[in-house]
Amino acid sequence: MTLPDLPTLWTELHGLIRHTLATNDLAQGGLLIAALSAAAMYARTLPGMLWSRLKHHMTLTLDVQGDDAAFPWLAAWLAAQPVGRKLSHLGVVTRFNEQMGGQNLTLGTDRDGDEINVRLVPLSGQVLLRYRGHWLLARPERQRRGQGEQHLGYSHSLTFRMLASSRGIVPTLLQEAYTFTAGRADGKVEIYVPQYEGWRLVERRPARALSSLIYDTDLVSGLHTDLQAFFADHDWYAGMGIPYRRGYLLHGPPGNGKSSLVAALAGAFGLNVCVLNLATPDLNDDRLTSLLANLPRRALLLLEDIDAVFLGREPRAPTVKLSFNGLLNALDGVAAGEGRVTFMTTNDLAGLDPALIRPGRADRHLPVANATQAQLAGMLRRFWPGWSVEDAGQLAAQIPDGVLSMAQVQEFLLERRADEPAVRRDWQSLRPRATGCPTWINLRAG
Ligand SMILES: Nc1ncnc2c1ncn2[C@@H]1O[C@H](COP(=O)(O)OP(=O)(O)OP(=O)(O)O)[C@@H](O)[C@H]1O
Repeated sequence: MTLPDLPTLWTELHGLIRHTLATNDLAQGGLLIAALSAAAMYARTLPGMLWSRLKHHMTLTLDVQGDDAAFPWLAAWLAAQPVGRKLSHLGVVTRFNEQMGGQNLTLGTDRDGDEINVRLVPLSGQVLLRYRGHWLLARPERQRRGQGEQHLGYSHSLTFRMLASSRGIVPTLLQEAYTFTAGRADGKVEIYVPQYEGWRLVERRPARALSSLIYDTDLVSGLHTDLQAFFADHDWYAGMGIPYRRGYLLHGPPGNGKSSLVAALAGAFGLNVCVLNLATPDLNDDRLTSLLANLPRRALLLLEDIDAVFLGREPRAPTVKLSFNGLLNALDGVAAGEGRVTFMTTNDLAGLDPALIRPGRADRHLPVANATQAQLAGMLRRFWPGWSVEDAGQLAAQIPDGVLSMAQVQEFLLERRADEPAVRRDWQSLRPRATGCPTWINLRAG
């Protein structure tokens, strides 16, 4: 038997279908229902399709995650808009920074007469506002992090959807939000801490005057001059092919102003500070590399207590995920950023591996020791500016050099700030803390 060719087969099939449809009512009905269902389905999806086409061509969406530097600018800008106050899902925060925006409430004053403030900040919801002739739908959102029982706090995001076909509106909005917060940031130092692979703003504090830190060496002026030269030397570094980075190691007993000095220097140069403690949980080689690659612009990096994680090259605890080589690579890596200034602090210089603090990583090693008598006198006169140099000097001379931390003296004076006679009366009772100063014990024993 020979098989029919394709055109013949199609003609026969076509004829059969036509015949069936013409003579069979059931087939006619079935076809009609199928056609109608297809049309209904299409009609149902039509509005959705049209809407998504319209959205695609007529709207712009701007998404900002909470850990991005632009988030606080936009959040503060939104909170300051009249409609921003209409967001009805609010959070109460008592620890806030100015950039958070939101409505401030003063509840009263505490024992010291300082105001107790809380702030209401929008957490979620959506508002429609008019911005430069465009409609803008703003939606703050808060998502719970962690699964099931595991609760790792919340992450925040902000979405702006706008009816605009041109992208020109986005840079304008960003610029406005930035200027809005930067204008208010004048004279403040922003403190960032790690969050995932990036940095989270935790505080904006007034810049501390360098002159409020009391040393009897040229530590402050020396550092200021060195940094000034570094910031002016970009082309020189480039010409020499030397990585444009500067590192400082501040070492000495706790409480003598290492961290305060870094914050004050940041303020003096209009910079911010990113504080990283190497003992941060879950810090591994990859995360450290990302953190250094993602440093916010114009920020000093402060690596606090670098002795806390490694003794020499060995991890101090089995839980440490960072490797010593990973740390060195992150500090040196190309991703670690040009123009970076790093301050490392430690209370235990002897416990550090020389590789970590060699020039290139820590170009200058600066001791920040316990208080000398000159510093003690300086501190006394800062609290009691009316005291003569001789008066303060006499009191200071009762305590040997290098036995008290400046933090301890500050605490002592703070407790007696309304009771000047108590300072003279109790001065002799000032003793170093048990763990603090072996020197004192030696001196007394001698
Ligand atoms: N040289 C100083 N002049 C004025 N105040 C000081 C000085 N040193 C420390 N203080 C005060 O002591 C407090 C603690 O200082 P800071 O935290 O900067 O010390 P630190 O050396 O970084 O301590 P740690 O090693 O524990 O981190 C601050 O409130 C600061 O005002």
